[in-house]
Amino acid sequence: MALEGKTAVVTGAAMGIGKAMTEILLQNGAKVVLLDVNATAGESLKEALNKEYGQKTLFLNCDVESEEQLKAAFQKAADTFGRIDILCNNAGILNEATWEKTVSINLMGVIRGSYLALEHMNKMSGGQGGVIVNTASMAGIGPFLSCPVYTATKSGVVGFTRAMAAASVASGYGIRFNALCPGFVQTELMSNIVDRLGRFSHLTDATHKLVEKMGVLSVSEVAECLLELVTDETKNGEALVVFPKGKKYVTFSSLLQ
Ligand SMILES: NC(=O)C1=CN([C@@H]2O[C@H](COP(=O)(O)OP(=O)(O)OC[C@H]3O[C@@H](n4cnc5c(N)ncnc54)[C@H](O)[C@@H]3O)[C@@H](O)[C@H]2O)C=CC1
Ligand SMILES: CC/C=C\C[C@H](O)C(=O)/C=C/C=C/C=C\C=C\[C@@H](O)C/C=C\CCC(=O)O
Repeated sequence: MALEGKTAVVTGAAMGIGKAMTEILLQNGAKVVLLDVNATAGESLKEALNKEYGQKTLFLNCDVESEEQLKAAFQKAADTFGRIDILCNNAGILNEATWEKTVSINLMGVIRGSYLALEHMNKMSGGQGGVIVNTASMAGIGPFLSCPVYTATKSGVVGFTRAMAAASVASGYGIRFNALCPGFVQTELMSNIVDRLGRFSHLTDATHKLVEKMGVLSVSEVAECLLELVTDETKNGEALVVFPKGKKYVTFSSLLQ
């Protein structure tokens, strides 16, 4: 998929991985609608990006926990730029103490966003098709001992994404679905780990040891992998694991073979 003339929606776009995703999509010619609950960061990023790339971004204050706000944001995106071709369901938190909120944002937010995007992108209802990339995590592939609920949400994102990819092919939606599974990335989400582990805070040292063992990625390394999943039209139903020593597409064994 060439990105010139295409419109992307990125959730959690104001900071961290979402900000890097926004920048690489703009660098490659797309228009980008930034959705985030952090209005201050989102507005200032939009201003900076519009100065650098021309009027090719829109920021909307939007909480992915709210069906109403997401629905309005997608409609505003389509009204402003005429189409939605790419969705990056990236917004997420890590907090085992507020685990219901973690589920609501990380998993339910991805489902909400995917289903709302279908209304705009689905070829069976007048859309042009496109691609949806859901930000999971390495924790979606292997168990993260100090974050069982976070692990559950990210495992759910991987499973949902793979099932939607199959449903899309069978239904003729014309939309590819892929999961992006980074290892540890240097962002705000990794700060104050002990405060994020809730009942598992006694596993803070074990978590730090895991970070040391696996190393830490930069946001731009993750954004490069997003670009691959968006532009390579052969990619559908994939889970791409990214860590400092490299990246790999996960192979899932089929129970039917
Ligand atoms: N930092 C890491 O080590 C890794 C992060 N991830 C995932 O990457 C995604 C982005 O995380 P980071 O950039 O690291 O975190 P971050 O905390 O730096 O950025 C997250 C962004 O999402 C926004 N956000 C939070 N809740 C929201 C909501 N309800 N609605 C809309 N926006 C909301 C925040 O305001 C922030 O701008 C998350 O899904 C996270 O689980 C995956 C693997 C590794
Ligand atoms: C403090 C938490 C910060 C960030 C959370 C973030 O989402 C993250 O990167 C979490 C990673 C957790 C990894 C946990 C365990 C790893 C499990 C292993 O099974 C490795 C899994 C896949 C590696 C691919 C492979 O080579 O098999």
